[in-house]
Amino acid sequence: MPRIAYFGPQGTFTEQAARALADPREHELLPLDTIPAVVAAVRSGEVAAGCVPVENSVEGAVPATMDALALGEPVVAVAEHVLPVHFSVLVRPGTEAAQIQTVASHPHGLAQVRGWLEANLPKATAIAVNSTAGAARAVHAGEYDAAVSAPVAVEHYPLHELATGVADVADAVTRFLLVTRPGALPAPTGADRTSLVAVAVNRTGALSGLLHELALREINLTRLEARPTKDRFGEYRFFLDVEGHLAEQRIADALAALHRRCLEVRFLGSYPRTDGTQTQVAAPTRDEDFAAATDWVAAVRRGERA
Ligand SMILES: O=C(O)C(=O)C[C@]1(C(=O)O)C=C[C@@H](O)C=C1
Repeated sequence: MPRIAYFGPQGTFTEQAARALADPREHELLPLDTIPAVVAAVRSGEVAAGCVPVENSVEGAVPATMDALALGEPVVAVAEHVLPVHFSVLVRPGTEAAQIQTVASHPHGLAQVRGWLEANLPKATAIAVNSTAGAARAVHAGEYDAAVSAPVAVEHYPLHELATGVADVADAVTRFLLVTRPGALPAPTGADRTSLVAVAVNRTGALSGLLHELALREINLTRLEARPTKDRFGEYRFFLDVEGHLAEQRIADALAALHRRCLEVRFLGSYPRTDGTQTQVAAPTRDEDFAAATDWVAAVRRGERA
């Protein structure tokens, strides 16, 4: 049975996303403790796919995922899942709110309940740990007093819910990716997203030129993030998500232009959007517009048209 690794341990939000993306009759799920470990297991072929968080609507990008996707042997996203995120505060049975001195969670988890912690547990020290479920596991082991965890964590660790439905922003969501080794792309659906990472040449206007290639082809950006290249201070990798699929000519044409223009371009996948938003493509960037233009140039070159 093909295995899907996910950022665990059991009881993370990522496990819920992996369950939504996997077919229970076809896939076995494998929890791994870090995001790099999930991506490494995909690269080595130990698992068929891996599920990792990529961005949260409140706290933004998940840097460990961006670095794991941008560096090392290529992996590509074949699906995404967007999950509403609210938390439960878990304690060992018998713990009273007044006794809580330490509260552990993933840094993104802590950032999403900062206001709640200030209002309800003002004396507690927030401790960043590997994952929200790792926090629950550590509370069970007696390392910390409380964990800010996914609601499902209580099914895996014998803890008590001190509070449920905790979230400073009520409709917060996290987006997850299912990544595999490069292979056949998922079929275009008309509601797709393409992810890529590019290192622009370090000169005036280079980023604007890169974005211009997209604008010229009427490609809508859904996300733009920068991470240091880690080689030289002041040099960045740009992570771009755009509406559309590499199978569409305007996306292929734009990627070819970026490949000519940039020091480095890496394709991170074309995959259906969870929200099903259809990409609006109008003349002059529809596939038929590109095909007609290519035919015309070919005919001019043959001396048949002018
Ligand atoms: O620790 C978890 O439960 C995760 O799945 C990670 C993660 C994240 O990286 O953003 C996922 C969703 C929440 O926003 C908090 C933490």
